[in-house]
Amino acid sequence: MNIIRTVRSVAFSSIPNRTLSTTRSLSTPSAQYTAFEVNDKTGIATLTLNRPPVNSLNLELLTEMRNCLKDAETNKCKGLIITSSSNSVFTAGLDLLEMYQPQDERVKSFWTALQSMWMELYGSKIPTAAAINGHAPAGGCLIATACEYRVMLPNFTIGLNETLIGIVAPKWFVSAFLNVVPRRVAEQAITQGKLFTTAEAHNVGLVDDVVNTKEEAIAKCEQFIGSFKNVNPYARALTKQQFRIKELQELEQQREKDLQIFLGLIMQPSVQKAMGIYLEGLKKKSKKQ
Ligand SMILES: CC/C=C\CCC/C=C/C(=O)SCCNC(=O)CCNC(=O)[C@H](O)C(C)(C)COP(=O)(O)OP(=O)(O)OC[C@H]1O[C@@H](n2cnc3c(N)ncnc32)[C@H](O)[C@@H]1OP(=O)(O)O
Repeated sequence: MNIIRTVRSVAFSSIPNRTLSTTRSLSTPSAQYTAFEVNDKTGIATLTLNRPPVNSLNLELLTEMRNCLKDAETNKCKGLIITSSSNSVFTAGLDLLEMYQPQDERVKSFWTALQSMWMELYGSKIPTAAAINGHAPAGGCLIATACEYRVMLPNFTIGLNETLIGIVAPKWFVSAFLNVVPRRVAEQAITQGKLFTTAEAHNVGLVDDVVNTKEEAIAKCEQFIGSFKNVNPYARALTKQQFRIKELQELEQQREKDLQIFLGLIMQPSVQKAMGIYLEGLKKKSKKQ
């Protein structure tokens, strides 16, 4: 049996996370919405998103994800797996409440944290894999496509559905999608706001594998990460960088402009109205269930 060394773990038990911490320095802020574990036997880290009910990505969750990524790299983990504690949602994407009637400073920090998290995940030196054990719309798809490998459980959905909410998927969301899906398929899907079923996603290459259980998904991710066992990590990281540097540089150089475009778009009254209607629909549906 594998021994799990918990570097930082929260919310799954009543044990305060600090007492479980073995390597994290005390100055590091404690986690509320993530669990981070490193398997001592394999050296592979698992980051579990745990912000019920749907792991919507708010500023705090994004910040915790960044801390976990940093932990995985500084602890020289063999790779990182991202998954969810929910049985039905990987992540519902960006927390719409961060963008609906937002406060000025908060929404800026939110978007800046998203940019940073994405750049750090997309450009991570270590192998990254997503065990997609639930729905992964919009920002959920962004996280999945930032990873190098994706495995998904059946009968869920994934894709960039922003246009259906009346918003636009930023260029960097699209670039990462284009890495895995043919251009023609991507253009049609993203303009339509299409959410692919697991089977459809597999068919177009948006996910690499489909398995029936979360355990199998984690095992597949471990297998993917293990496939680099005989590869020099430095050579691997530089080679990965060659594939990803363009998108990373583009966003790095345009961060402020990207922020202003985001703010300009979401602050439009028509966009706020559409978001309000969409949120209302989600809440009505949730009450009916
Ligand atoms: C230039 C650039 C400008 C802008 C770029 C912005 C890019 C945006 C990216 C995004 O990620 S936007 C978010 C997109 N996400 C979605 O459209 C998903 C919406 N959610 C769902 O479809 C479903 O919730 C689900 C993920 C399929 C899960 O369904 P389930 O039945 O399990 O849950 P339920 O729908 O009942 O929801 C429970 C609860 O959670 C609230 N909720 C859901 N999603 C979000 C969200 N993304 N943000 C905030 N809140 C969300 C939902 O309203 C319910 O709340 P309630 O319990 O209070 O009623």
